[in-house]
Amino acid sequence: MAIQDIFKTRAQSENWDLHDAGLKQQNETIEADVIIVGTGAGGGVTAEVLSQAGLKVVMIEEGGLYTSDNFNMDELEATANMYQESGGRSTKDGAISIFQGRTVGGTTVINWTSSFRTPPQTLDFWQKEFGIEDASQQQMAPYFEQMEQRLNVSKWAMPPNANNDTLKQGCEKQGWSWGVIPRNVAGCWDLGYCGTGCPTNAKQSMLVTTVPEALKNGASLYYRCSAHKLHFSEHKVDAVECRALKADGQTPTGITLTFKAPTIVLSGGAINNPGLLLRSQAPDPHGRIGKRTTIHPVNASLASMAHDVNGFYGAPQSIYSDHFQWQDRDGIGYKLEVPPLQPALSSQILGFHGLDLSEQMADLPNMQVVIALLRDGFHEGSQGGTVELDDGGKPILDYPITDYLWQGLKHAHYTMAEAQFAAGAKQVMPLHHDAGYAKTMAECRKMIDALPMEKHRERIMTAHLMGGCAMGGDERQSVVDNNAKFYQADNLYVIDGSVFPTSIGANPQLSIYAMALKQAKKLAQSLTSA
Ligand SMILES: Cc1cc2nc3c(=O)[nH]c(=O)nc-3n(C[C@H](O)[C@H](O)[C@H](O)COP(=O)(O)OP(=O)(O)OC[C@H]3O[C@@H](n4cnc5c(N)ncnc54)[C@H](O)[C@@H]3O)c2cc1C
Repeated sequence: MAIQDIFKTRAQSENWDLHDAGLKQQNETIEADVIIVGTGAGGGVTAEVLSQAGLKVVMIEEGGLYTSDNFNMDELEATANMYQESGGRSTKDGAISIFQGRTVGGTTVINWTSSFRTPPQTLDFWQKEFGIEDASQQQMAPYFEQMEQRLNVSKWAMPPNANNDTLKQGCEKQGWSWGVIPRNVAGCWDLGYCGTGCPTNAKQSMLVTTVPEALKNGASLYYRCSAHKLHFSEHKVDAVECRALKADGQTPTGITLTFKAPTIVLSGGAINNPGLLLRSQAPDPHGRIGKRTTIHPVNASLASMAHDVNGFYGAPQSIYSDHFQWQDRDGIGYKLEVPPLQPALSSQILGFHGLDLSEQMADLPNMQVVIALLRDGFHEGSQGGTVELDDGGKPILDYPITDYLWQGLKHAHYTMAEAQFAAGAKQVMPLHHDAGYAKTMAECRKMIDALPMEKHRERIMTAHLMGGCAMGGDERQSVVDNNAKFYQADNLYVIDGSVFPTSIGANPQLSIYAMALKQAKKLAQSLTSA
């Protein structure tokens, strides 16, 4: 049975205003009430709220328009089309692989649907350390509730797949706390290919929710349209200069589209927003743009199980453990989860090459992987990284891995292996260049003890990019104020994951939706009552 492409069907019947900038033959100037750069978690919610308030919104997206008709579960095609730098983004020294989206709907189109509220400890920390106002657990609750309803968030009711179940078994045997992950899906088929775009439209990404609603409300969408420069004059942004991109999504066609509006919102996400501000030589008297970019550094442990795991099928993430997240111990906290194990992603996670890789991949059906997501930004030993521009004007993240982080990564290796052995793993391998399989926990512990915790030996990755345009009450420490307004311009706002002053300590999408809803509502009110 063919599945209806919701986006295309609605676009036609509701006569949406869609523009492939790559097809434009001449330079154009476009005017609106509000320009929003980026259509992901922050941009989608903001577009919906502002268009509902009757404002003429134009959404700009550098990625292409890929919809369920394109989502054929082909990892290589999806990664090339819908990930930043076609999946090849990394930190400046190449030590950490970065997965981030670049498509209409942003990273929400290719994410794995885990939907956690911001932990109360994180909200408390922001209020105390950064002067973030009106963001207590109680004050944020209505925004979380509204977004949970809007995106159909609920705990995954199906049994976890064997990959997730191993984490659950391991936690139970170890006496560690664990929980079932809430997901933003409606009528999910449990396919497991969320990372390549949901072929059944079940994932409630921005592509099938807020972006369509904004278009129905009269917003316009320009895709393959990369905001290259903001033009500043007298405490204001006058125009957003954009480059139209060819179908490859990378090469400029030579056409320039200029967008003008009394209000500009940046929702390009972490790394990208600071990049745009730096390219534009935005005023930055305190040198804060791009600072405190946090990432939840992730390391992983591989287990070979005696039974089939088939971690490429089923909801990618349905079990988590916060047992090591907030406990009072000397060292960084981390969340335990599992990743989906489709072949291309698995080979990236494993990090092997050539014959080694092919030998490991032969065991794919029996493979189980646990990941630890470290909570950076809360301690003087983990202040995040800094975004800078490379010679071509592309943003690049310089992220120092401190002793504090190395210790956390090592600690996580012990606990991940303990969980896997407790769940019955035949053998376990910490994902590190110098590690091999260990058959017992004692053997594994000895191996981890000896592992050199060094760049390019330890396998580190991230899919959670936060900060770089930090929000806060003190202009000397922050980029935007408590209303998400850029401190150094009167009509520029930043609404997305780049405003968080630390990492979340949980997968970030729901934190972004709720904070965006709060900020966009305030902005709508101020613009419509002016
Ligand atoms: C593989 C993967 C799995 C994930 N799984 C989960 C999960 O299960 N749960 C969870 O909570 N989080 C998950 N995340 C992370 C989550 O999806 C992101 O944190 C969130 O979408 C970020 O929202 P954002 O609005 O800050 O940016 P994004 O959603 O990334 O949106 C930014 C958009 O702006 C566009 N853009 C950037 N710069 C420009 C420019 N100059 N001009 C025009 N357009 C521009 C980008 O192309 C992009 O489409 C996952 C991420 C990945 C990569």
